[in-house]
Amino acid sequence: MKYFEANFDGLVGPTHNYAGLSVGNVASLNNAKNTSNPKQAAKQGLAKMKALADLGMVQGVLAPQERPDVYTLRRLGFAGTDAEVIAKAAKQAPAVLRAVCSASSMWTANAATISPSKDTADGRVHFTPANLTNKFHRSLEPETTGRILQAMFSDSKHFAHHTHLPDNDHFGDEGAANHTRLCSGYGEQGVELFVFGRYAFDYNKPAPRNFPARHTFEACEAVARLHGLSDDKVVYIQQSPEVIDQGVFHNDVIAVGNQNVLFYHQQAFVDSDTKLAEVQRKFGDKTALHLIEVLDHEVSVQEAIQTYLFNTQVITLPSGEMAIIAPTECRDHPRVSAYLAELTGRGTPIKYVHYYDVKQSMRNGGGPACLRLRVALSEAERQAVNPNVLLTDALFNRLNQWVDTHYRDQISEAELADPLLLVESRTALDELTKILNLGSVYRFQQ
Ligand SMILES: NCCC[C@H](NC(=O)CCC(=O)O)C(=O)O
Repeated sequence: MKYFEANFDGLVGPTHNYAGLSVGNVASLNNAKNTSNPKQAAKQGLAKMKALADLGMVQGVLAPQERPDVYTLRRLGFAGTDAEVIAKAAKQAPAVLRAVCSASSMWTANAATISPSKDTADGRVHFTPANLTNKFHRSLEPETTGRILQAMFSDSKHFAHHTHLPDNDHFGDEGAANHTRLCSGYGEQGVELFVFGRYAFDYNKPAPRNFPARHTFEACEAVARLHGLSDDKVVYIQQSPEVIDQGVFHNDVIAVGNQNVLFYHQQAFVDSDTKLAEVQRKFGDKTALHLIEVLDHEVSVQEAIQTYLFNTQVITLPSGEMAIIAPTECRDHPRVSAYLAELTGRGTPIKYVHYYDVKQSMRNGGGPACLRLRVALSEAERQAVNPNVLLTDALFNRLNQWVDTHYRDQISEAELADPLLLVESRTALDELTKILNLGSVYRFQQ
């Protein structure tokens, strides 16, 4: 049976904007209150999806969420018609309105954690939506994420869906952005690396001081239990509190892995040597694992944050060779582009680098890797995926037209209070659920 990895990219939603909502995420704060371009953002994302499909990858689309989230505003005491609810929130609680308008579900690396069927006790692919408790605007995502994932992977013979973990910082879960699977082939049992920022129930352990550690050890253990992973194929690694304090808010800003390659910065992990020895031991076949460590003097943590060198996708091409999918920020940085050029000639499986412009997303701290959720599948499992969410030339063209019809080409803070934005969003999403054959996944449709 053939196995491969599919990438499901977040389609950028119609309210994409820069609201400075993510303390600890340097780009989000630096671009607060800038004017965004939702149409361009969605098209940049679609262009990256198309490029991967053209490289021979299985590429899917994950639908955005309904924003502004007027249900949350009602829960917070704003009443009246939808337009009145938005107007009152804009006047009394503009920061809350900005949060419920965020298109942050585009970063689907945070949508869920996925364990492929080769790793799980019952032989099914397991999905747990991330609760994203640490940021209010992101904590609004998991229920709808769960519904969308179920509409895409509905066959319970192959797919098992869990409820997101309890909505509390103790079980803060940021999904696949902090999860890496290493394996000798997609059809082999892999080693799942769960990276966390702090221990929730033990204050004596190290933790960052300035910026939040969003993801806890206890959340990692819970997901591994839910997915039925075996202890000898799981490694829990703490992310260095010092790098979190410098702005590395997710592990995928400082490390990325694929198959037998782990590409990471020297400062990424606590007890790096011990933990990587455990990874090596659990991986088994010692000679096959490539641990590519980037040293401080090659690329500093600050340069990694500026360019998103590690927020790259490392993909296995149909030829078996690997390519790095990097943002143009890496190409435009002399030291980082020189590093990547040298890396492709070093005798590791990584042979190519391809650069894509995803600046609209980058300005909110989301690079190519943040925009995609990885799901390793067998051919039989792929046959069970909702076919309408898999990218073809026809779907790519249809989605570009859909964006042209429904999206604005700019949104500034004042426009978030425009009641028409909700109407436009709902009209767009209603049509999208038909294009992607998702059924009624949004509350306004129920
Ligand atoms: N994996 C990348 C996630 C980026 C995301 N940014 C944001 O939500 C910024 C939104 C804003 O500031 O408008 C975050 O920090 O979780």
